[in-house]
Amino acid sequence: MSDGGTPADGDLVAEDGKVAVPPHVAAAIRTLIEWAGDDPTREGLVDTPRRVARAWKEYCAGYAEDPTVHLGRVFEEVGGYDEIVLLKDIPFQSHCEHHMAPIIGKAHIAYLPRDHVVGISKLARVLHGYARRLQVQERLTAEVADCIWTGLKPLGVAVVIEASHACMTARGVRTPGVAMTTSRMMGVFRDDDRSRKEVLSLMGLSG
Ligand SMILES: Nc1nc2c(ncn2[C@@H]2O[C@H](COP(=O)(O)OP(=O)(O)OP(=O)(O)O)[C@@H](O)[C@H]2O)c(=O)[nH]1
Ligand SMILES: [Zn+2]
Repeated sequence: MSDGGTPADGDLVAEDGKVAVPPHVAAAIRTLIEWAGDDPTREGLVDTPRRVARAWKEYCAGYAEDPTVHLGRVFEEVGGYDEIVLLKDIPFQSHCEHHMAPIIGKAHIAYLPRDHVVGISKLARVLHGYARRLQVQERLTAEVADCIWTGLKPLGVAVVIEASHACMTARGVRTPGVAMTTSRMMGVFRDDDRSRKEVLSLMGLSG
């Protein structure tokens, strides 16, 4: 995955070895700086359009990947394990598609395996693959859950995301300290109350 400064396949490379920023992209950021009220030609801001462009490549690195590939390698020898697998409190950052402002939060991702499991880091990789795009929290939640559902074909998937939106805290209604919670329950976690309560309790949430 591109980190914004390091070129990935298909990126043009600049003289400094980092991702080349096309002139029209830098010009757009200069226009924004001017519109915000500052002088884009002053010394401290001269390199800012390039930095901002590369930063956005990094924030949006998820567009350059298909998160489903992370679920390609599975393990079947797990001693007959047939209970819930949960990765809890995964920190992530995304950006809202309305204001391109940060969404900062944590996700809990659980599944009930059918006959195989996946390396646990892959659940976080799937999350970041979708988070590093312009998002609404509802779609991010659904995309992560759907990806695990189709990729692993488990008996159940539960994804809960709790996040704070800078477009609500730093601007607009300016209400700090609020968090949005979204969830997507599939399979047994949707159909069976006991399973749903169990997974929510493992997540530290009341069912
Ligand atoms: N449902 C949902 N809303 C979001 C998310 N991120 C930002 N928003 C909201 O998107 C809405 C956009 O509303 P608009 O009225 O079009 O934009 P706005 O005038 O900037 O709205 P304010 O933020 O209220 O100033 C706002 O209410 C945001 O709080 C998200 O992930 N999910
Ligand atoms: Zn927003």
